[in-house]
Amino acid sequence: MSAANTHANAVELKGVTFQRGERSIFKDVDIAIPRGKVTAIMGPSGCGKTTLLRLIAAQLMPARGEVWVGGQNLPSLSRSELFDMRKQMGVLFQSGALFTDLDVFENVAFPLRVHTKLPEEMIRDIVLMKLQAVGLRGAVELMPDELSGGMRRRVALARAIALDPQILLYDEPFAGQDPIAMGVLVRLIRLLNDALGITSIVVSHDLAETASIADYIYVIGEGQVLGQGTPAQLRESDNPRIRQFMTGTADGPVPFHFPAQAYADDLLGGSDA
Ligand SMILES: Nc1ncnc2c1ncn2[C@@H]1O[C@H](COP(=O)(O)OP(=O)(O)OP(=O)(O)O)[C@@H](O)[C@H]1O
Repeated sequence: MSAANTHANAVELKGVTFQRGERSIFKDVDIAIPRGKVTAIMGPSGCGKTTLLRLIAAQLMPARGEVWVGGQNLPSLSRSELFDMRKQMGVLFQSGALFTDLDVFENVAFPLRVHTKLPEEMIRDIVLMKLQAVGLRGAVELMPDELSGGMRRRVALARAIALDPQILLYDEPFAGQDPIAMGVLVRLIRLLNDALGITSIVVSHDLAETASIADYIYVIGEGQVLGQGTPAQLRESDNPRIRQFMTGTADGPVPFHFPAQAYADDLLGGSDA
């Protein structure tokens, strides 16, 4: 591993293998995420996109391989080093709901209270600044159940940037959003990336929205990187798997059906039953 590589890239996976029980999710995967850019991870449902984010966020460890974040190989870090590393990453997971019994202010203040000993006036200023960045300073006193789905996601985003992370991880940020809320989130991701000089990694199914803001896209599937490039390069790709993905065709080299025994056998109760 050369130090020069880790400086150019915010994140690098090298020869990463990850299994769930008997099932291999990644086989010897290499991925490089350039610093300061928006990189999208796309691919069919269940291919391991969320798993990839969790490996980068140090919530999961690979069976083999290296996961370099900010010049450090996560599997080689101690618990306290991992704790420090996680502070450099803002995470907007789909499941990362707001605390329903805390108002907007306290939701955004939460990581500051847990990870810093800043005085109350400074916490207040930071919270208001982060809410201003997502356009919700006026909602500071509201409770989560008084917000729309899109606003809730923006408050979660304000919380994710509270500690000024170097890397922001987004898991399906547009899922379940109406077109207007989706457009707001698309612009916010690009804006925050550029204004804060951070590295953004976006997992999404929404091809058009994601391609409109991504500098670079990885398409993963079958435990590997199926293709990579700028959105324009991927649109021009003659790789049938990439074409199937970019044109949204249901069946092709990537099959519609999850592997199963013959349909007739299943309907007849199995061949040996
Ligand atoms: N906690 C878990 N235990 C066992 N298997 C899991 C677990 N979490 C995920 N998996 C399996 O790992 C594989 C990859 O899951 P992952 O959620 O990373 O896929 P994904 O590409 O993000 O899917 P989607 O696009 O549908 O959200 C799937 O086959 C899933 O069933």
